[in-house]
Amino acid sequence: TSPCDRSVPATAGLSHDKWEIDPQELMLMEELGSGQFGVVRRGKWRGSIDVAVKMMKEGTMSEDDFIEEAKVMTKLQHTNLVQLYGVCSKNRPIFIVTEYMRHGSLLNYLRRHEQSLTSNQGLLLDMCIQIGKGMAYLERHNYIHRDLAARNCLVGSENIVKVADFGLARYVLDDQYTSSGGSKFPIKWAPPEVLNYTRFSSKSDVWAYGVLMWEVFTCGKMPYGRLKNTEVVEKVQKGLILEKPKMCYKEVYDVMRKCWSQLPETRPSFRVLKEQLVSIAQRLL
Ligand SMILES: CNC(=O)Nc1cc(-c2cccc(-n3cnc4cc(C(C)(C)C)ccc4c3=O)c2C)cn(C)c1=O
Repeated sequence: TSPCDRSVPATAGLSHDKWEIDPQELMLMEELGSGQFGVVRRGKWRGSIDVAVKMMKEGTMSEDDFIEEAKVMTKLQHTNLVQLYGVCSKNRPIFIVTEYMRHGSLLNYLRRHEQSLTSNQGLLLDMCIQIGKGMAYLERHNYIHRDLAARNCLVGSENIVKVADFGLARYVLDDQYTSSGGSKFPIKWAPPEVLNYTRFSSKSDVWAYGVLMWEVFTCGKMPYGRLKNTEVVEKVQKGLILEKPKMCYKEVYDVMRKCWSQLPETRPSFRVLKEQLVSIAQRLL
């Protein structure tokens, strides 16, 4: 092109989309399980970096919207957030490449280690604090998770816990998951304003965080036990809240209860929650 040719900007093609990963730099290994979007496999990126690769099953996700959002998500970086490294979006199925967490989901970890964890309230409180830090970071960036729960947190080495799949709920195409009447909607982690108007906010994440704290201090029990979703909706709207877990300090339960205020504006922010839990940990441990 001649220098005065204005049709093609001089930088065209030079801007490597840093969120785009070359699939040839990935080596896929064992299957880790399958989630809302299909199979997830362990892998190596550029020969040495441990990654998890979500291989998006066709029709499970609104892919173009997600690929646009991926540019924002790769910028969200915090020790307590599972890092999105990038996407392989040039062919189908698209791959979502994230950091790898060697101990898998927090829910399974709590259930598998119940014996050793029941006597270790300090560790349980520390897990809640770590998640609180990750969520306070998302709150600062006006980023809503929409499906915070122990099943959506992951455990790494040295008892590191991180929040995973934040914001992905917006791209799920399965309306059994997205509509509050659907069989896969996370009713037991949803506050009244989400049950009634699907009004998500950082304060609805705070409600879910309270339920997540209850999951941690019960080592992975199912909230509201065997109650059906319809019964939970009725009781939550009447103000019923989860009972104090047996091995949970009263001060910690008081923090959970604040997360379950009926009105979103009376719930504490993650910034305040994190400070309250850290000061309890310093006093009690
Ligand atoms: C032994 N180590 C490991 O197994 N490590 C890991 C397992 C998984 C893994 C494996 C299978 C399925 C899922 N999974 C589960 N729930 C999901 C829920 C959603 C929403 C939208 C419903 C929230 C989206 C995606 C998923 C999803 O991919 C995950 C996170 C991901 N990562 C990063 C690991 O380090």
